[in-house]
Amino acid sequence: MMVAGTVTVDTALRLESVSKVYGSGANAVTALDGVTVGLRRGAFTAVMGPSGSGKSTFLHCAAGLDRPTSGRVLLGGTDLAGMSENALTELRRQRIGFVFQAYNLIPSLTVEQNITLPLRFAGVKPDQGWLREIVERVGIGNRLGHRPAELSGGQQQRVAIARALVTRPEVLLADEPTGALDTRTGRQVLELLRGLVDTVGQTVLMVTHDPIAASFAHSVVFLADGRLAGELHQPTPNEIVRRLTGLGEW
Ligand SMILES: Nc1ncnc2c1ncn2[C@@H]1O[C@H](COP(=O)(O)OP(=O)(O)OP(=O)(O)O)[C@@H](O)[C@H]1O
Repeated sequence: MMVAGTVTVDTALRLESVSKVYGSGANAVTALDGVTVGLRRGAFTAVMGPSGSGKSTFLHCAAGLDRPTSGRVLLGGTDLAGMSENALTELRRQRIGFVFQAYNLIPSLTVEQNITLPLRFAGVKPDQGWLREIVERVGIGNRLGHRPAELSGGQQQRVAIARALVTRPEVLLADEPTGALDTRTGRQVLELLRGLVDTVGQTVLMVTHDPIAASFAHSVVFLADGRLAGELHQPTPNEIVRRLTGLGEW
């Protein structure tokens, strides 16, 4: 029997009572304070909150880049606590995809080489069928031989998304993925992310300051002072702005 609140096959990633304290004594800063959030498999979740509310810390703990002071993080059935640094690096490489505001592509490599780099690190041969599918899906199939500098910002972010997908990660973590893009290009990238969720069932977690970006998600989780401060489902930009206003952000 399934008990409410336990990890089920439908939960891709779960943070349980996660707290993170940086520093100690008089310098201690509580960045996260008992946060419990579960990401449903195949859902698009946004994390928002005022500056300093703990969004980056949340993402870093979720990704195993940072270790909680207390509480635990579960990726699928795997508890990240107690894993060695090497094991965490391996887990990130194989099971999590990352997209950042800065595209972080390697300038000397072609688009195709950039996309397949995570596989090369893992010593795995690219699955040509999957590679073709993702480059077509992100719309850069005709630019595979180009270098990043020959692409627009939006195209570079598409390459970064393809690179993040190449290992078929259980969760795609995006940190302000449209922060460096103009409104129109940013919207196209968000439509792409939402499309990946709706068509291939990719689980996506995105941190953003932008209510319009967050409105592409199925749900928005709000943080304030390191604590969970509410959640909106099928959010509209106006509802998100109203909620953020209540948190003192706008
Ligand atoms: N390495 C660190 N050492 C000390 N304090 C830290 C560290 N990282 C974050 N903090 C503090 O933890 C709190 C939460 O920071 P965090 O970066 O997670 O917030 P955020 O919501 O992502 O902010 P922003 O929107 O401004 O990027 C802040 O008070 C911050 O100063």
